[in-house]
Parts: sequence; structure tokens; C-alpha cells
Amino acid sequence: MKIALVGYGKMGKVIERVAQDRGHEIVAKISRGDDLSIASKADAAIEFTSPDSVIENLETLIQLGVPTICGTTGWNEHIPEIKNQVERNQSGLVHASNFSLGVNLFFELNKQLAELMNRFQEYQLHLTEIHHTEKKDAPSGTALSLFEQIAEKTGNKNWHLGSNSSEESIGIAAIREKEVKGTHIVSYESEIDTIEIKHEAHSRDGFALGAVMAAEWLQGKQGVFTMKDVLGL
Ligand SMILES: NC(=O)C1=CN([C@@H]2O[C@H](COP(=O)(O)OP(=O)(O)OC[C@H]3O[C@@H](n4cnc5c(N)ncnc54)[C@H](O)[C@@H]3O)[C@@H](O)[C@H]2O)C=CC1
Ligand SMILES: O=C(O)C1=N[C@H](C(=O)O)C[C@H](O)C1
Repeated sequence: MKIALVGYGKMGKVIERVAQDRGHEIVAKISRGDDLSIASKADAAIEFTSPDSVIENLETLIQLGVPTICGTTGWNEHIPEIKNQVERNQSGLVHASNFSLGVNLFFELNKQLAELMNRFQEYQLHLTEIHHTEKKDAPSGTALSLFEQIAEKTGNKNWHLGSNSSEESIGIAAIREKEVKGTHIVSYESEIDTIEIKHEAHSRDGFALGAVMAAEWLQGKQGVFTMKDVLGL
């Protein structure tokens, strides 16, 4: 498969290695300010840039009709308008706050735990995410996905940045430390004890492998998908 990398930062570089190991060819490495139309010669574009660039990039890639994988976080409020554009142009898009197999399994555990714990009001829930100091968005896209999964099971509608939750709102602590690839913790705390589930990425390879597998899976498909569709969860 011919792949165009849109964004050649930390993730773009790992995706290049993983894609080449799987026998794919990188036909374009697109940086900020470059002409995106070069991506039209690729079978798939893999977009990992930044929250201020992603919407313009996606709009152009959809118009070019290039099947697109988007890992950039921090644009959830634009999902409905991007979905409309994909449908109008009959193109294909996989987007996910986290492309790793481990986190997508963790998401399933999170939903099951939320359903169980919702019956026990003595436990208070809070979320923690830890990332490297260069990260632009807070909370992380993955933490917001964890929150949305819990909200769907419990009806809890609000979150705020911080480590303490209240009756009305779940606290999401966003911690920034050098070199941390991505750690997410869901904690249920009572006076007596704490129940926690945790996912810790040891490298960026899992995110990159998931993105390349999503590009392989998307070939010949139309519509908007997430990693749940790719993995058949
Ligand atoms: N969904 C997932 O599994 C994962 C998502 N991410 C997300 O991916 C994004 C990128 O992460 P990193 O690679 O760590 O960031 P990074 O800052 O190392 O790399 C981003 C690159 O995109 C470039 N860029 C910015 N605007 C651009 C544009 N308009 N066209 C082309 N290139 C442009 C930047 O100059 C930079 O080189 C972030 O939003 C991050 O949250 C990161 C890891 C996993
Ligand atoms: O910026 C990162 O690095 C990461 N971003 C994603 C997120 O916001 O959830 C996924 C992963 O945790 C790494």
C-alpha cells in the first residue's frame, strides 16, 4: 500500500517505521505549510498533526478522496460536520483517540466496570491521564473517550480538569511529565479501599501499529469508522 504521512513528528516517524516493516511504501511526508494534494497519489493518508491543523487537513483529504486515518486529538466537537463531509464525498475515514489494541481492550473493561460500579454509591470515580510535556491538549483524547463511555453507562454528563470529583462532575487529572508515552487510570475510591484499572503505553509502537492496521482495513470501504470497527469489538 502507498501511504502519505500527514504530520512527521513523534508519531509520523514511528508510523513510517511500522508501515515499512509491514511492507508498505511511504510516498509522501507532509509537514505544516506543504501542499496536501500530493496525498492523492496514496492509497491512504495517516494524519497525526495538531488540534489547530486537523480540521483543515481532514477537509482537504476528504475532498481529494484519499482514505484517511486520523489520530490527532482535541477536535471532538467537529466530528458531526466531518462525518457529513465524508458521507457527501463518499470517502472513508477511521478516527480514534487511541489506536492501540491495549487501550481499546481497556475501553471495554472500563464500560463493564462502570456498569458494575454504578450500583455502589459509596465509591467516587476519578480519571487520571499522564503524558509527556509537549502534549498540546488536556485532558487527553483517550481520557475523554473513557469519560464518554462512563457517561453512557451512568448518565453522568460533566467533567472538569482536576483530581477531585463532585456529585455533578467527574474530575480528570491531566499530569505532564517528561517522556511519558501515555498512561490512563480509572479509579473508584471509597473510605475503605480503592479499585483501579490502568493502561500504560511503554512506547508509541502500539498507536502506530493500530493506525497502519486501520489503513489496511479501510481499503475499499466508505464511511466513518473507529478502532472498535477495525478490531471488531
Ligand atoms: N490516536 C492515537 O492513538 C494517538 C494520538 N496522538 C495524537 O496525535 C497528534 C500528534 O502527536 P505527536 O506526533 O506526538 O505530535 P508532534 O508534535 O510530535 O507531531 C506533530 C507534527 O505535525 C506537524 N504539523 C502541524 N500542523 C501540520 C499540518 N497542517 N500539516 C502537516 N503537518 C503538520 C507538526 O509540525 C509536527 O511535526 C496529537 O494530537 C496527539 O494527541 C498521539 C499518539 C497516539
Ligand atoms: O499526545 C499523545 O502522545 C497521545 N495522545 C493520545 C490522547 O490524547 O489520548 C493518545 C495517547 O495517549 C498518546
